[in-house]
Amino acid sequence: MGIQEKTARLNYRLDGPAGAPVIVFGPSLGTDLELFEPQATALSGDFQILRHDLRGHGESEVPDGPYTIGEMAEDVIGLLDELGIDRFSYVGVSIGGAIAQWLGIHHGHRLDALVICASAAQFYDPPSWPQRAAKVRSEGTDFLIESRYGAWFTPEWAERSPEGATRLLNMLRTTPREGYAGCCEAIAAYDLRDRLGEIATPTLVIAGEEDPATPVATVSAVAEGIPGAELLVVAGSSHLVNFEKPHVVSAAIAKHIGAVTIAR
Ligand SMILES: O=C(O)CC1=CCC(=O)O1
Repeated sequence: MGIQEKTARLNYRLDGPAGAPVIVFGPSLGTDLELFEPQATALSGDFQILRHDLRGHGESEVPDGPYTIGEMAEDVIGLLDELGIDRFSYVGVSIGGAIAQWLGIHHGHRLDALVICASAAQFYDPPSWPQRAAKVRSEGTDFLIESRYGAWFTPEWAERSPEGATRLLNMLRTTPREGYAGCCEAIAAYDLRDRLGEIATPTLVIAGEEDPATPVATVSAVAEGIPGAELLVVAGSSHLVNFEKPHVVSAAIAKHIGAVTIAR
């Protein structure tokens, strides 16, 4: 980072037994750390679970945008340094998965394992993101709500789990305009397609089979670019795969990260 840049203060929640391996969870655009409630419940017996809000989201600091994925990843490193955590695994969904890739490239020496869910080395249609940023700055996030049916979760799931859908949509409703817009600008500028080969951390990549935002082909390209990475395609899920299919994703995380850390 340049000398002018400073990390933003991230809101976080830490659960699980002191001394257990640490898994850090990074959420997606327009959500907050509650996105990982299913994983915190399932995994906090065996791991320390550190969930954080992104900069400009939840209860984190809201610097003026534009942001970059590098700055957002350094926010995480700043939080870990403050908490005295050296080694960790990182699980990220969507933009959180972009942070995971950046961490793998720049801070691999501190990582045990990575899990990259519903993410990309470059997100779809980069020129559209500054337009979304401008609209959110002027109107807020309400115009996005209806299209999250399908984009974030399958309409069938929302019908079966209306409280779950409401919880997710409330995260979007309450996301600060500047924070959401700053992240859109980070997505517009983000492109790690030529850098994936530098990631040496054991990596699991997870795709939702019905995800229109990061389709299986986009997510597969991440797995293909990272040496030795495994790919899991989850049937019947859209973008927020860890929330729509919590048992499948929690079990896959436990198996992948447990294999690297519990035996240590
Ligand atoms: O919410 C969306 O539109 C899809 C998305 C792209 C990056 C991210 O975190 O979510």
